Amino acid sequence: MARLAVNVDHVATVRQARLATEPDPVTAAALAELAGAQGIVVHLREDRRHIQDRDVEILRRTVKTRLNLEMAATAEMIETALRIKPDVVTLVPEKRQELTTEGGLDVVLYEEALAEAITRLHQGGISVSLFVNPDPKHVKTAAKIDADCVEIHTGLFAEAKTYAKRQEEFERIQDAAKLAAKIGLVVHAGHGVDYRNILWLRLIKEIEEFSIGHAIIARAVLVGMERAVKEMVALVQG
Ligand SMILES: CC(=O)[C@@H](O)[C@H](O)COP(=O)(O)O
Ligand SMILES: NCC(=O)COP(=O)(O)O
Repeated sequence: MARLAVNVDHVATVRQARLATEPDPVTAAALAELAGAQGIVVHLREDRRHIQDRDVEILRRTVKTRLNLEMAATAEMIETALRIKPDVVTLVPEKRQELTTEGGLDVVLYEEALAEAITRLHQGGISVSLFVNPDPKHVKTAAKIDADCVEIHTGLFAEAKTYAKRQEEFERIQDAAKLAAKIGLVVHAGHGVDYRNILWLRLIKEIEEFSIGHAIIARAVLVGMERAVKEMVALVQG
């Protein structure tokens, strides 16, 4: 049965809107775990627009499940990860101007730099996942450079405006997940996953973990964290 990892970035987005101390993503993470989340995800962006270094440091001490730190593969971020030691680092592409992550890593173009980042993180005892588009070339290269896991980017599927496009993107994700599992990678999936489209994605048995943030936090604002997480756990687990 797949696991649900809850991304609490957007609790920090509300806090940073006023540069205040509340709401606290650490409290949100604890509530998510109490409601059944099996992992907590945060994206420490270079511009620190939501999650701050202090949040990750405290989460490292309080998260009882698994802490997955999403970050760019820069020297600064690698030093931060080696100091904080999350259970998993997910390397993601990052652009200052973007509203959210716009695609997967170009694992083929940046093969050498990513291989070096993976080696350094492994030396620090940290497992490494690469956030990739559902593209066989990128999945195979991830395995070649010794990534432990790929997180398949589900954004195009989530944004599909027609049934045909959604079906096409679903099949790309399914094929990529099967290939990744076959060549020994752990398979995660995420981006834009919500309470409706999870009904499709949960059919892909190779996906071991769903990383879901915006949809859960948006619902939690209205119905509370416990209910929002419990409902998603029930959907993920079918
Ligand atoms: C990697 C990914 O798909 C998302 O987790 C994204 O990186 C989250 O970052 P934001 O919360 O800033 O959109
Ligand atoms: N890696 C995906 C993630 O953490 C959450 O993405 P989203 O659900 O906020 O789009």
